[in-house]
Amino acid sequence: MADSAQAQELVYLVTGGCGFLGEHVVRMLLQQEPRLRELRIFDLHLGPWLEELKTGPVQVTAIQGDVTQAHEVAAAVAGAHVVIHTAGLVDVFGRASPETIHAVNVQGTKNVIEACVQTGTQFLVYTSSMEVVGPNIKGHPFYRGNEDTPYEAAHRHPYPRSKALAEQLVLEANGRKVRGGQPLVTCALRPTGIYGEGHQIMRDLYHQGLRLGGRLFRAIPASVEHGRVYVGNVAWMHVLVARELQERAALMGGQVYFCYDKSPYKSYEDFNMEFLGPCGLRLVGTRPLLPYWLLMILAVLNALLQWLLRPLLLYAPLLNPYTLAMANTTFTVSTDKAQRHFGYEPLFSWEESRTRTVRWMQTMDSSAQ
Ligand SMILES: NC(=O)C1=CN([C@@H]2O[C@H](COP(=O)(O)OP(=O)(O)OC[C@H]3O[C@@H](n4cnc5c(N)ncnc54)[C@H](O)[C@@H]3O)[C@@H](O)[C@H]2O)C=CC1
Ligand SMILES: C[C@@H](CO)CCC[C@@H](C)[C@H]1CC[C@H]2[C@@H]3[C@H](O)CC4=CC(=O)CC[C@]4(C)[C@H]3CC[C@]12C
Repeated sequence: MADSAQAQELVYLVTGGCGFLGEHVVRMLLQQEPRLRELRIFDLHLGPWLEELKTGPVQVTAIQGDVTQAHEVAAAVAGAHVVIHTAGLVDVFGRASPETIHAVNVQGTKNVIEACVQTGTQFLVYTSSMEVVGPNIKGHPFYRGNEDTPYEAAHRHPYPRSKALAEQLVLEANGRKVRGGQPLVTCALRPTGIYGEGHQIMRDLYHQGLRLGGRLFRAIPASVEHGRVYVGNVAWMHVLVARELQERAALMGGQVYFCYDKSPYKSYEDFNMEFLGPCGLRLVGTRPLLPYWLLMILAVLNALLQWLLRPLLLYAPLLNPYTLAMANTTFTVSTDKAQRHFGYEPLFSWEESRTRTVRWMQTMDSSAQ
């Protein structure tokens, strides 16, 4: 909890503070930001776990609201020193319409920027995504790339398109004068695929494995590498950026940083087995059991079924042409920009990240029985 020796003067707002990443950011701020006076948590759906935070030394204010509603955002932002904008619609499965994804991710971000300008909030940290860069649907590998690596980013899918537009808005807003005359200082963090306690896809894969008799079947070649990042380290980087942005505005303002740690590069499926394995699941096959062309046909059939069934029910399986292309394209990041600019080092080692994630999965396992 906050060190009472330092003056508690700052007000932070975390949008999307009840999501997978947002909850970790909220908890990390309470542990690692001794200057916090008030922590505002803004989300469409507030979690019951917020109640336990309200008994600590920092004033925790839960605000149920919608980022697409400019007046709700402005009311939440007014008086905050720093905004960490993690709220977003993460959907690559066709659950939401492209219009809704745009409204939440792009218009929502516009509303956050305008609220900072109107109310005089000077520091804005935006959770972007590696998807702003790629993988692209042409399957070009991004191998150990950094923030300056050239890559053909062609966004056809609504989610990466929306994240790219929102990131651009945030970066362009750097330097705008906010109420009171100070310049707005913004910065965007691009996590790769996040894992850790609370990861919904990991939960779904675990249950899918149980239904299949403790097995999952390899669909992606082991040679296709993904860089993944532990949620605790993503949260830590947000907290550090928010702090250092106030000290190093000239260097960090308007910059993007990949969110990385020392998690090993592996295929999406092999990486997941680091956690699903200790929970008793097994990945069958050293090579994909089905050829790629057959998987693509299944993915296209899933997309077709989704479209046909839409008037009756929501059919949104994991496999569709976009997720197949994602899973099947190498995308690994290797950079030290965050280390150079603001001294970032992962707070959790790979071993610790794995242990924490496995422990969470095992708790889920025993509570399901
Ligand atoms: N999960 C991942 O692997 C990655 C996520 N990101 C980004 O990180 C951020 C957080 O993602 P997750 O925690 O994974 O997603 P999540 O879905 O768990 O959390 C998003 C939160 O935003 C809230 N939200 C959604 N629409 C809202 C609205 N209209 N108004 C207010 N709140 C709203 C949701 O209720 C939820 O609590 C997103 O911006 C996402 O694009 C970036 C890279 C990777
Ligand atoms: C074909 C299946 C066989 O097992 C595997 C399907 C896996 C996919 C569901 C995932 C593969 C890559 C993931 C995405 C990637 O990690 C980058 C992301 C960044 C974000 O900002 C949001 C989440 C995601 C799009 C992530 C979503 C799930 C995958 C597509």
